[in-house]
Amino acid sequence: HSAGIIGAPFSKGQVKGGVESGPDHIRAAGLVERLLQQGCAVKDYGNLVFEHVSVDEPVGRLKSVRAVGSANQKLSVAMQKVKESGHTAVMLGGDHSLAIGSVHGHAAALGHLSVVWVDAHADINTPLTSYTGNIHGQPLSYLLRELQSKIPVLPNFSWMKPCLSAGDLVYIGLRDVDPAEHYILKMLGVKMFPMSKVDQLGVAKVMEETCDHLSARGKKPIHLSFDIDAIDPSITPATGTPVTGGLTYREGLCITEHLSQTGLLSAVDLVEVNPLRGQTQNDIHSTVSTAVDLLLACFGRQREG
Ligand SMILES: N[C@](CCCC[B-](O)(O)O)(CCN1CCC(O)CC1)C(=O)O
Ligand SMILES: [Mn+2]
Ligand SMILES: [Mn+2]
Repeated sequence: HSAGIIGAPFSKGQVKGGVESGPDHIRAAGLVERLLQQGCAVKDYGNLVFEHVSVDEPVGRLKSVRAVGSANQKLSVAMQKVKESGHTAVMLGGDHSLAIGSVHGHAAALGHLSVVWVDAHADINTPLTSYTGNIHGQPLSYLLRELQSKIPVLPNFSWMKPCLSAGDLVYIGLRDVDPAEHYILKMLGVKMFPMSKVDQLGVAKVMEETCDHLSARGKKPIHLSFDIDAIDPSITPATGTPVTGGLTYREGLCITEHLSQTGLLSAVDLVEVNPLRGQTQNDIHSTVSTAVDLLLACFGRQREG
């Protein structure tokens, strides 16, 4: 294993301050040292510097479009470099709008890929269906080829092109999906394992069916986009949009251990850790250490030793 770590201290895909300090909290919890201890090579590329965008008037309801566009352009270039250097990429967020640049850069380097999106939310609102205008609820609509007719021309987004097909996307952990998102998911026939399915099948079967679905599409490199709010807020409360009824700590490890064992894991996003949303130090510690443990499992750490 070799990990190439990119910190993306970015928060403009949503409106709650604090998520930009996610990368530094995850590093301070010992991510690099723990990866090295388990025999993983590590290259830490540090944090990207996102210049302030002074004039960024809303476009329709969309907030901070220009900032989100330029941040993701920079991230896409960085991701591509990390992949071309042969590492498994680790993108530390920052909010989930960063998946636009992360997936785009990954696809630019490798051509085709599959995406496993672990999240309480579908993050597939289009600019026109979004209630909030927060772009962290929309990244997949910019990435999916099938939705391009729904995306208007946006400032600072001309650098990107859609790079993912709906059949190469699998969701795990959904439990707060907006009506328009649900319609889109059904229309596109996206493979999904909402929490109801996780309860019904159990996480081992969910992972078996996820991998069967992906293998049937030709074993493409896997991009795991892990939103920490997929885990139950009793474990990971320090996040911007907590939703009760989430994955247990153990289910989170089952997911990441299983994907690691496929040997196809090529990039991991770990996003939406927001220390300011924790009520106590313990809230923050529980959230950040769970994020670290999930990442260690992505790089081969096994609970049996
Ligand atoms: N779907 C939401 C949440 C996005 C969460 C992004 B993340 O990266 O954390 O997955 C809106 C959620 N919805 C808004 C109306 C409320 O009544 C219920 C929640 C949106 O803002 O689009
Ligand atoms: Mn979420
Ligand atoms: Mn998300």
